[in-house]
Amino acid sequence: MNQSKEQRILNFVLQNAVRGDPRSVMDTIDKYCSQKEWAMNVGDEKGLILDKTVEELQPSVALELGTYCGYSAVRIARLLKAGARLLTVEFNPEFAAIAKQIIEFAGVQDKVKILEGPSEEIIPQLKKKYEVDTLDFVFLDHWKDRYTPDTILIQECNLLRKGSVLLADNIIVPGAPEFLKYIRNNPRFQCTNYPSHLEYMKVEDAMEKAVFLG
Ligand SMILES: Nc1ncnc2c1ncn2[C@@H]1O[C@H](/C=C/CNC(=O)c2cc([N+](=O)[O-])cc(O)c2O)[C@@H](O)[C@H]1O
Ligand SMILES: [Mg+2]
Repeated sequence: MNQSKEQRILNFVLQNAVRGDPRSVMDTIDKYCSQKEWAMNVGDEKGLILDKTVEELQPSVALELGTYCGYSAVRIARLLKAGARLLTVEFNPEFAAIAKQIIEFAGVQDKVKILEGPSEEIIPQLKKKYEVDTLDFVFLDHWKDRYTPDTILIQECNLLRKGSVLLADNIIVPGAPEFLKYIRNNPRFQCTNYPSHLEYMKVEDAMEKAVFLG
């Protein structure tokens, strides 16, 4: 049975990155996906916007929707202070297994918990099953038509507090028009747009930051 692209990305990391070094894992994935096979990692340009948001916020509890291969989980976790944690949600078992190995290779596994399953099922379990009080940071990077329902669900589950930050990838490509309309017209969020480029391509993309006002 021939390998999947995600398996090839994992193998390239295992053979070329430095174990325990998150930066080398990120650079190795970016190298593979810009030179060999494109893949939907947030990448190094939009990754900088993600870095700055996380560094500024210093979240204690972060949630990521759409782990994929774990690139952004490594990116976020490497910046978390001692005791802080990232919960990352992925419903594709093959991707979750690959992400687990990439996260472990990078040496950030103590800060990351992969929650396998659909976000719509996991989000309502965060308080009781995963001992979350409120979320300081949410990175949305899963199917784009899930951004709005999951943002509404997160609010319904009382998971946000004054100052919680949402950061959404792919505002232009593939685009999340319905989410943009929802979040920008919602008086409980203060939105900021960050123009950038699609990972590994000379194509315009953007990220949207939304601060919950309580
Ligand atoms: N409800 C849910 N619960 C749990 N896991 C879920 C989920 N919905 C999707 N996922 C997972 O999240 C990832 C999907 C990402 C979609 N991104 C994309 O489609 C995407 C596409 C392009 N692009 O085409 O240029 C560029 C990008 O940066 C992108 O993020 C996959 O790993 C998928 O299994
Ligand atoms: Mg994305």
